[in-house]
Amino acid sequence: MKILVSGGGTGGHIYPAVSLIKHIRKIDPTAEFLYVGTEKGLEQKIVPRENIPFTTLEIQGFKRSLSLTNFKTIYLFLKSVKQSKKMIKEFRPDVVIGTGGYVSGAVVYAASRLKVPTIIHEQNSVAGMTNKFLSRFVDKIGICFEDAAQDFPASKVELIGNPRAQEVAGLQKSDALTKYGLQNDIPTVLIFGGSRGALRINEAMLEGLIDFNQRDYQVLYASGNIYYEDVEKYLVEHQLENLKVKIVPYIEDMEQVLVNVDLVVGRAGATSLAEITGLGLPSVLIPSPNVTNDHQTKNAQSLVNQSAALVIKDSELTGKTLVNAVDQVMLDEDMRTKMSLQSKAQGISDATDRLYHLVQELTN
Ligand SMILES: CC(=O)N[C@H]1[C@@H](OP(=O)(O)OP(=O)(O)OC[C@H]2O[C@@H](n3ccc(=O)[nH]c3=O)[C@H](O)[C@@H]2O)O[C@H](CO)[C@@H](O)[C@@H]1O
Repeated sequence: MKILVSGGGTGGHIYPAVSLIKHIRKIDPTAEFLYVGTEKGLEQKIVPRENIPFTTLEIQGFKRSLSLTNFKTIYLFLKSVKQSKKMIKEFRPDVVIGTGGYVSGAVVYAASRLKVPTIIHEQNSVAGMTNKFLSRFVDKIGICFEDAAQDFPASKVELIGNPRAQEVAGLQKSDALTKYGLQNDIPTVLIFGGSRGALRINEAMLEGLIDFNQRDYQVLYASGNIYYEDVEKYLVEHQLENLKVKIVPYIEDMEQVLVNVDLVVGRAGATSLAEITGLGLPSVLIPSPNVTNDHQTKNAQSLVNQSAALVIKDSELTGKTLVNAVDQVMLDEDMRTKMSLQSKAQGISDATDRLYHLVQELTN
C-alpha cells in the first residue's frame, strides 16, 4: 500500500500522522509513505527523524483581515495544488491523508481532484479552517471530539480519536527522565506550552521557579525552542543556573517522558490532551486564548467537567496561581489518583486501529 500524508505547522497536526505511519509500518512492512510538509513547520524536524520520506511545498496561511498578502497566499496555494498533483501522479498513492495545517489543504484538495481516496483527521473539538474547506471534497473525516461532527457533512464523519493516545498508552515506564538529570523514583511534574512554547506560561514559570525548586516533587520544563535563549538569559542574570528544576528548549522523546511523569501542566492543544487521557494523567490546563474560536477551552471542557483536570484561565496565570495549582495536585495523592481515573476514562484507546481501519475501507 502507498500512503501520502500531509500535516504541518505545529506538533499537534504532525505527531498524530507520524503515529499512524509508525503503526502501519509495524503491521505492513511493505507499505510505502510520502510525507508532504513545509520547510518552515516543525514537520521538517520531526518527520525525517522517523525516517519517513519527506518533501516540502511553499505555502502560507490566509490572514483573516483583508490583506495584500492574501493574494500571495492564493498564488502559493494554486502553485502548491499544481505541484501536489505532480507529486501524486508520480507517487501514485492508494490514499491521501491530511491531518491539518495549510499544507494539507493543497495536497488533499489536489488528491480529491485526481479522484484519489482522501481522509482528513481533525484533532480539535472545533474544526480548523483547512479541514472545514477540505470537508466538501474528501471521502472521510476522522474526528476526536463528538462536538466536531457539527462542523462537517454527517455522512463522512467517523469518531476516530487521536493516534498519539494509542501510541503512548502502549509504552512501559522506563528511566527516560534520568537523561534530563531527574530521578526515576520522585513524583514528577512536566510543564510545557504546546509544541512551540507559550510566552505566558514561560513568564509564570520563571516567576514560580524558586518555589518549584524548593518542592519535594521534581519539575521538567520545556520552554519552546524560540523562547529558550531568553529563558537562559534570565537564569544567568538571576544566578539561577544550577537548579533542581530542569529546563530544556524542546523534548524530542516526549512519549517516553510522558509515561514517566505524574502531572502535566500546559496548554490544551488537542494532541497533548489525547496523550494525557491516553495515559490517564492528571493535568493543569491553561487554554490558549489566541486560537480560532477559543477551541482549546472547548477541548479542555470535558476533562475539567469530569474533574480530570484543573484549569487556570490565561488571564489569571501568574507564578503564584501556577505553583498553587501544581501544589494542590502534587501534595494530594488521593486527588491525583482520582484525576487519573477520570482522565483515563476520557481517552479513546484504539484511535490508530480505527484510523487504519478507515484507510483499509477506502483502499479496498
Ligand atoms: C497555538 C496553536 O495553534 N495550537 C494548536 C496546535 O498546538 P500544538 O502543536 O501546540 O498542539 P498540541 O498541544 O495538541 O500537541 C503538541 C505536540 O507536541 C509534542 N511536544 C510538545 C513539546 C515538546 O517539547 N515536545 C513535544 O514532543 C506534544 O507531546 C504533542 O504531541 O495544534 C493543536 C492540534 O491541532 C491545537 O489543538 C492547538 O490549539
